[in-house]
Amino acid sequence: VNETTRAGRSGSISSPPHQVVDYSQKVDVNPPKGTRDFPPEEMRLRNWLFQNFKEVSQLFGFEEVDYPVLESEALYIRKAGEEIRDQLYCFEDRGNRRVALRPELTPSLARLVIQKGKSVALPIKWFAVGQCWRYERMTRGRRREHYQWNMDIIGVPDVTGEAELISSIVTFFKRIGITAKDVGFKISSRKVLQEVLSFYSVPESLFAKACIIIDKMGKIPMEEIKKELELVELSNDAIEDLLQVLSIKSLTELEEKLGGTGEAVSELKQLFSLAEKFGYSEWIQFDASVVRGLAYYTGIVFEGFDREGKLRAICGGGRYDRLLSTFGGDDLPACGFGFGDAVIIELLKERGLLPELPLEIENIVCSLDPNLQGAAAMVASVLRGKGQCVDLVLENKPLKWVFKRATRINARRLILVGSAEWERGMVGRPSIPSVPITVVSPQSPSLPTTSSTID
Ligand SMILES: OCc1cccc(Br)n1
Repeated sequence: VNETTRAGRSGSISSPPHQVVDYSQKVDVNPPKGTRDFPPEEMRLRNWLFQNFKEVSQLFGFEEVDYPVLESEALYIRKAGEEIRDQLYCFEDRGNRRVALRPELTPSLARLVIQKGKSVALPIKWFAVGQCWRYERMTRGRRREHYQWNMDIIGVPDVTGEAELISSIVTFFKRIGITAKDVGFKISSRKVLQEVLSFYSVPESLFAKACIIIDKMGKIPMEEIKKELELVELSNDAIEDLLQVLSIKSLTELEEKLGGTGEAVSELKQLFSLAEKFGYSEWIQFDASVVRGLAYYTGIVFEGFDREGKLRAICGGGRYDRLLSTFGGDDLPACGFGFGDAVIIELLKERGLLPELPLEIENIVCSLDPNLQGAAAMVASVLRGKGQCVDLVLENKPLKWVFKRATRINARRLILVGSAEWERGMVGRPSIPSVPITVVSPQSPSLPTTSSTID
């Protein structure tokens, strides 16, 4: 069936790529708005960051997974008024399917867990590092993509799950030089809100919407918050009481307000007790105003923040025990977090903690005679066969150029394959102050694998 027929039957089709490109107009060499290139230096920093994400995840016994960056739009169509829904990067593909660039990874995880069903043993402990997208009006100049590290535990109903996840993030922070003086975690539970709303007989169906509105506290004027809460049928008494509870900053005060028999207080007390055993009490604080902006959280929620208050949330997560059933699966207890790749880099810059990650190539090999390019290739292959990294000079270049390149790539050794030397053995050449030189010849029984300076 061709596109035309489909258009006739089902309305619009996605527009085919432009057939004619006007090459007189220079192509815009910048990446699309809100997106980034990763040239080598930035890529080394990104790899360093992701390597730390992965090593911590594996230290905690998590397995790596990944999902398509393109998912069915249906995974993200939730009716709670989330920002993530308003900014969905969605379109209709050429098969008339509604698809979206994933704005987060958790729904993909839920989809895969349902797909795997009983074939995966519980508890599931999976991690992923994946690019996520949002289509935000560029007037705010914010990015439209970022990479997110996620760790999720499926099948553990106790707050030991959340305690383990927070421990993994603390471990990550410590690895990159961030301390509890730089960063903390605000911790609360949506069950706090639930207990207040149920006291005012607010129907369960409005719970998620109320959470999304409350998450805007501090981002929009309080009067607007109250108006939006009134729109979801909260009485003035309920709103006033809710806002008072949300200002509570201690578990003792929360217990005085809610009583000590509810799940919210008992789970939070258990989490703070576990934090002491894990050894990260100095990193966490109770803060009832934390609700997070995703509709599916059902219990403990937490977010990492910079104590100087200059940056947006560094990471966030919580419990989401009823996400699977929203996709038609059987519910399983679940908790997880998302950790973006941008704010953490801003924080490291602020604290002067960005790592030095220079390009380092062990060897640069160069033939001094065009007829010895093959010999130089042989030398490079032998070294590479020994696991040595080699930059092979591929053209007939003057030595000055070679020395300059050797210095630029931080070569630990410059190997010159010269005709006279190749025939007769080894003679030295003045070494570049910072780059030892080794000259090899066919008589060399085996190429030196340790650098030596020859005068
Ligand atoms: O923080 C939410 C989010 C989702 C996708 C892309 C970007 Br940038 N930010």
